Amino acid sequence: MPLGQRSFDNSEARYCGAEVEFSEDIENALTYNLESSFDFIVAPLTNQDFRPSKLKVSPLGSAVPPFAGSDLVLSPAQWSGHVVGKVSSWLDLDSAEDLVRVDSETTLKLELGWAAHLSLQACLLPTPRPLNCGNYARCVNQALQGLAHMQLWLRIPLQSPQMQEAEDTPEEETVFLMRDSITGWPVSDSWEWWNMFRMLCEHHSHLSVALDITASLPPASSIMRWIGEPVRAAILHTSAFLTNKRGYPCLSKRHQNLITMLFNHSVQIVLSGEPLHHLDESDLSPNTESNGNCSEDAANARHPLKPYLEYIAYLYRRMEPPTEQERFEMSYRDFLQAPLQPLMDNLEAQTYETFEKDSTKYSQYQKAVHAALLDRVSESEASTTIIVLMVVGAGRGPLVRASLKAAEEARRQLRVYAVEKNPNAVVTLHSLIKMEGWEEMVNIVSCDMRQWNAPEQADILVSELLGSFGDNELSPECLDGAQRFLKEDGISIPSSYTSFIGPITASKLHNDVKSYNDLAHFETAYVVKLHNVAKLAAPKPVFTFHHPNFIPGSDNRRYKKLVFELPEDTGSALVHGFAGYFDAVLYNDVHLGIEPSTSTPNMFSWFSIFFPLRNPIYVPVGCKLELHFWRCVGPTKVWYEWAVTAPSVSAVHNTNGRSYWVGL
Ligand SMILES: C[S@@+](CC[C@H](N)C(=O)[O-])C[C@H]1O[C@@H](n2cnc3c(N)ncnc32)[C@H](O)[C@@H]1O
Repeated sequence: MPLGQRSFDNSEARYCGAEVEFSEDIENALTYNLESSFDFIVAPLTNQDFRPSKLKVSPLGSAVPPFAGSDLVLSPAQWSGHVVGKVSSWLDLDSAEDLVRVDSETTLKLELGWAAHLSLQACLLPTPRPLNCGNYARCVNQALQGLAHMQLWLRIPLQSPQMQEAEDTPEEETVFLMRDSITGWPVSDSWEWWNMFRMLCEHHSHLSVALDITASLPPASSIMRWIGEPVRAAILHTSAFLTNKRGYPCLSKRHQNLITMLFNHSVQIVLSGEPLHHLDESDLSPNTESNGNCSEDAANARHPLKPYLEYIAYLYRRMEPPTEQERFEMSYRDFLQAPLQPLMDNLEAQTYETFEKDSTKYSQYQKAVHAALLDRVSESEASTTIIVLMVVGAGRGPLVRASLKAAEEARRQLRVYAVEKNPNAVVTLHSLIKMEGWEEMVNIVSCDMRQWNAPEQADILVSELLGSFGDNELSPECLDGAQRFLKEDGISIPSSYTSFIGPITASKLHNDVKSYNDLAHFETAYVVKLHNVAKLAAPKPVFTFHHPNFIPGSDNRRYKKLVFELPEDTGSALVHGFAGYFDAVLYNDVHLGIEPSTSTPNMFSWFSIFFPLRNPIYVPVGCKLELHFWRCVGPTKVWYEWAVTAPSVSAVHNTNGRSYWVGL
């Protein structure tokens, strides 16, 4: 039974599980937990005393004795829908003792084979030894090669035991940086354990993380790293809970925020541990609305973890519903899209329609045109002056409408030219002009702005040729071609735009790009609604273009070297690529953009852009990341190249625009 009904949440986060001990009677254990409103159990599949070496016969021979119960005790739907297998926690595949290691290897194979036989959706793997997991990862990697559907959740403490111990001591920072004697990596940072393991398993898409959460939490920015990792479950221990005034379990503000953040990123909660709050069974929970059915409540109260479950359900239900914009964006989250090529291709009606729904964008343009008109024509000249305004790249006309509205509001007169190279959009533009009765004011020009011979010079040039990275839809090249017909003191709206870029952890995006199995997809930029992504450092400005630009000899090629520093308390991180954004100055203080720190609220025309790295770059704690970015221009195309030179060196991506380019 889901934790609650929240409109538009169809994610896994709705389901809460319980970690249970091994039981010979799994059927009863499951029924008991399901009746107590848990959705699934995380259960060991074999008796924890089982050791292959204690068997009288060869464990790999034909006469393997039963090491688990029959698969018939549950239906296939029960196994796959309600049981996560828990691989024996005694396993130690990196033990120095051969007997333990070999027993562990054999048991791992048996248990994963059994779990696959049962068609379980996932198996929980025991925590690896800190930075000593070579053999364990090798064996898991072997298993991963043969898995069809089952996910493996590697159990990792959010806060390592070393860090927990250090919490109350003044030398905490020293512990944080305690280095492994061989790798030199911070051994007390449990993210490093995960990172080593997944690198050994080549980022396999069926390997994910289950985070153990106890009372002590690491710094916020260290937690944020996990958003970009494939975290499927969070195992919340009863020891993480505080006690409220009435004796019920509750969580600290930091824990509450963490759980809410996990819910928002589709992470399932699994409750674990002994109950530490001993409540009177007849008590009704303060966090749930009673339905008046006392006998049902009394029955539910019997599960020792029920008060904890109710608290989690309460946190889930009290979350804010998604905004309209969030609902619109939900289906695009972490989904790779090819950027538009509005210059080379003709956009479709559906694309224009999506643009046109974004009223925020047009109201920003309207404000900008309004301000420009007031600056250009004084009150005393308003009745005698006609301003020539050209919308270049008019599409189906929304910027024409915004400009006319601005003129009406400012009580200034306009003669408008709507220039559009897409003949299909021009058809609609004609019918709009006719329908609105704008024939006297608006001239339609079906032409590429770079080739048009304008009958007169413009006072104001209005355009929206911006991509997620600002210049990536070739606004600079188009406007350079159009400024021939702008008066020397004319105004361009936008007057400038700047691209921004920042490093991200994005394991899902990395795996999605990897699944194409070729180089070209690793050298291509994608438009993405970033969600399960950790933004590791504040984005930095990359390239700026100003319009009009009458400086002779200037060109649109660019090069920028950027150095990023991750906040010290983040710890180390893995960079899968870079998230790009833009900010545009439309006119004076009217801007529009998606750079996170200044983004225009309620605007959905642009998602971020993602530049992947062929091989993710490990950035050790305290190290800087150096990125090079080039904008290259050829006779028929524009493209970007990018490379990392610190802390390690990547190849230059997209040399000569061999994989990704924008046609001129
Ligand atoms: C991003 S759309 C914006 C359309 C419209 N202004 C809006 O806001 O809905 C850019 C438009 O510019 C047009 N365009 C791009 N390059 C052009 C060029 N060189 N000359 C004329 N139109 C161009 C495209 O066909 C497209 O309709």
